[in-house]
Amino acid sequence: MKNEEVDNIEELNNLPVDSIRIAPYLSELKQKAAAEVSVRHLNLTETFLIRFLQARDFDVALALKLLINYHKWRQECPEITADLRPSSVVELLQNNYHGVLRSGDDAGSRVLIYRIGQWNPKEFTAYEVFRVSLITSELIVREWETQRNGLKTIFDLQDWCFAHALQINPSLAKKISSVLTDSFPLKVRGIHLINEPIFFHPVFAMIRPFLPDKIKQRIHMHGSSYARSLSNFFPKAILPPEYGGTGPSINEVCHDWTEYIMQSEDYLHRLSIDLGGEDASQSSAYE
Ligand SMILES: Cc1c(C)c2c(c(C)c1O)CC[C@@](C)(CCC[C@H](C)CCC[C@H](C)CCCC(C)C)O2
Repeated sequence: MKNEEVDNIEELNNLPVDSIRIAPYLSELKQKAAAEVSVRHLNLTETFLIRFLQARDFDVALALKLLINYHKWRQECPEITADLRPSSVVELLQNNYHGVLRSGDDAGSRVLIYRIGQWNPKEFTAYEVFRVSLITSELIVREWETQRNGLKTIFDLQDWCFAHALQINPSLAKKISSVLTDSFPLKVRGIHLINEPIFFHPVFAMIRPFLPDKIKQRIHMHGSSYARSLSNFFPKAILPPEYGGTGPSINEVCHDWTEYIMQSEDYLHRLSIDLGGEDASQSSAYE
């Protein structure tokens, strides 16, 4: 089945998860995935498969490609993916490196904030820092609203220094670009860089060539006078005061999200086992 057959993709995207109209797409994807050597051992539940359909607007061929890439990416990056339990990055989280805003933006996208200045590169490698993003992605991809409306990321690059730059080698740059492009079932709707120093430009130049135009167009550099320009993209009511808004403080946001991540430890552990290529018949992390 091709998605052109459906008069309105928007309509399909907005159907409830158990809608009868989604069923034929799901069963086609299930059948095709079961015939793919690289992914057929995975626990291909409907809750799991539907993420890939949503991320590719119900184009089954593209959804299958995304599923295969998702699995391949994981296999290729065990330093990041082998164990998603947050205990290995808890100090980073407690240092308020990362938070997710309580409310989505006007388009219903989830809004994630990362604060590079809270990452001490002597204590944590870029792989561990990457793991934080993967943990959050695996948690929010379960949300129906987020599957539909994607995510937007704010990177605060205040205090970006040479020691950070040294951690981003070409191989990591490639991993960043593939996870943004075609290896994770989330729609990336915006990437906002603030406080980016000159120091950061060579790093961005390493990532940029791998990105498709669609993603490049969604990257915005705000510099140090970001407060006004950020509010052109996000409602002030949801942004923390540190970022020009009137919402809860960044420390509160990070604290709450850290708590949520820590509570999800069991889920994340089971997920690592299920996706690690072992026999999935006994586990059911996606249920
Ligand atoms: C599913 C998903 C993942 C997994 C993800 C991101 C997004 C938007 C996703 O949708 C963005 C962040 C990233 C790529 C992890 C980045 C980890 C590195 C170590 C941070 C260092 C700082 C970067 C040099 C800053 C610029 C990056 C942007 C150009 C993306 O992880």
